[in-house]
Amino acid sequence: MIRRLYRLWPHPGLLVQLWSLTAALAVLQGLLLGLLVPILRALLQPEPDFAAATPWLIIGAIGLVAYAVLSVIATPVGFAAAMKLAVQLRHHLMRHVTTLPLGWFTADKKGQFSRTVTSVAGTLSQLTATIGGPAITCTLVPATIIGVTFVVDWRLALLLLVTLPIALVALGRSWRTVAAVSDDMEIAANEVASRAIEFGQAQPVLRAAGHATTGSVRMRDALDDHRHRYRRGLHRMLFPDLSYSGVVMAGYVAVLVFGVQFLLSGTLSIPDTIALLVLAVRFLEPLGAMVDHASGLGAMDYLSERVESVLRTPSLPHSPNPVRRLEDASIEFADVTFSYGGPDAGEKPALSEVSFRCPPGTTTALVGPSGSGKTTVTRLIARFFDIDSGNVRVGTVDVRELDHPVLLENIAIVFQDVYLFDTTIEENLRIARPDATWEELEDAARHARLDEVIERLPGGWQTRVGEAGAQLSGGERQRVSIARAFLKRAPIVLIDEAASALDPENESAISQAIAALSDDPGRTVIVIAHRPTTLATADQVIALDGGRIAEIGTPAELRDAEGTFARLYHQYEHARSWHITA
Ligand SMILES: Nc1ncnc2c1ncn2[C@@H]1O[C@H](COP(=O)(O)OP(=O)(O)OP(=O)(O)O)[C@@H](O)[C@H]1O
Repeated sequence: MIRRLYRLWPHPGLLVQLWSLTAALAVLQGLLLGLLVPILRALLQPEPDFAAATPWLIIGAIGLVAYAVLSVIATPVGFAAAMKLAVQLRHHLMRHVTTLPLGWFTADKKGQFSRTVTSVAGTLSQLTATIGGPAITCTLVPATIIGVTFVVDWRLALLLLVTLPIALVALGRSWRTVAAVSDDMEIAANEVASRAIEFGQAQPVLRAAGHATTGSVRMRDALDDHRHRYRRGLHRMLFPDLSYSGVVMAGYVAVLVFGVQFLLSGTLSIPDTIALLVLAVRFLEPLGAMVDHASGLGAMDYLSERVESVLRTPSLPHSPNPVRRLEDASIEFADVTFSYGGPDAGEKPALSEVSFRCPPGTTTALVGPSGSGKTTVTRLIARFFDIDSGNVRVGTVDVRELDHPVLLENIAIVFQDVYLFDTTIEENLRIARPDATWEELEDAARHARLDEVIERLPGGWQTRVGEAGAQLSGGERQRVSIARAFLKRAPIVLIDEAASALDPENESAISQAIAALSDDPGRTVIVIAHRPTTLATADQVIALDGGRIAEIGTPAELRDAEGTFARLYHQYEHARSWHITA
């Protein structure tokens, strides 16, 4: 456990400080108790020898003062440590997450990460500071007492020595059970949380179906399961707890029986027997107290595993001598094969042997049926994932050789599902370039046709867009994203055009904004196109099907070829006319 905690805190100075203090206190406690032996030997005689007892009493008094001072220091150090450890652990997690492939950030992983950074890191740090100390005390005090007992009577010392590992094994079992039970409970709690969210979101449907008060069956099942697992967990923890307490009690009875036996047989003096029985109580007491900490230790074990599982995720490999400059804004795929599960997953690749080139300053439209690999192409250009074989080159350099921040600086991405922060429009745009001037902001907004939206908003540029941009429509959010791309002035722009039907105003604004991005000869644009207007203006069209390139050519060439592109083009045209006349 200590090794694991060491791994979690890369600069464990604070842990060392905290634990050294606790260890010093524990050893001091054991030694102070050991002073009972010479003191009782000197005083428990027919003629008490005060002169012989005095030096030990003085040493004991000094030891007690030192113990009191260290205890006073340890309390605030413990409190401050819990907070500092949480901050350090959170920074460590955040630093690691920034090195992970962007493809790691699925909805699941985002949820897991947010829980790990908030509650898991906080509770683990708290437990490390509060339970780690007593756990050291509970181990070191008995260990010191064994040492002292060896000096007085090796037979009783051996008895204590045998009790210690048996008690620790029983304790280990107890806390492993706690960890397993916590795991089980977490699964049930997550299920309840997911069902509760679903229950909230499904309210309109439930009400329409007349089940608003009875709730959804899935929610009730999740709550039943949670209750069931909780009860089962309590039963599972009962036996290990009892077996640990049993070992501790048996150890105490054995010391008592053998101590009295040695006294009666004359091999142990009265003062030594009294001192050793007191020591035996203090030996077993902290061991007994460990059971109170077992659930905390079990939880620490479980929480450390949760943090480690994030930290174990391999970072995006980086080249030892990364290239920091792009030659130009070209994009090239050479025989690229890629599977989301990796080359050994045995799944059908999302892209197979894909090769194409986008010369600098051109616009390429990606088309193809759903699942054909269009989004995957854009993700690989931005190196969200590493490919299985082939090369993805940006600016003539393989993306694996490029410095990753430099690659991302050169690319602007307009997602279909745009994420906006719950802050003002201005701040949402400034994410693309924090030091942009007002002229640059206004320019970008005008090009993206966002200025019309801003004019309509009550607070103009300072209007807050709400959680995840909920105050804006899908088309308006995409205009913010396009404005960010203009503001960033990246030479490469990747666009996932909104596939859903937009109102005519947003539709024409977005088409014009994309056309403006494409018109700039300094930009290379790859657009996942869903509208005939976007397709018509592209320099090159790549039609994908089942992860392979089905056709490649200019829009005019492919329209005449009567292949995949022509079929999709006619479908888009048809859908559009249907949408307009409907
Ligand atoms: N994160 C992922 N993990 C595993 N498989 C994925 C992931 N994303 C996409 N896929 C799979 O990869 C294949 C290509 O998906 P991709 O999203 O690139 O297609 P697309 O042409 O963009 O589809 P759409 O038009 O529906 O967005 C599909 O079979 C899809 O199920």
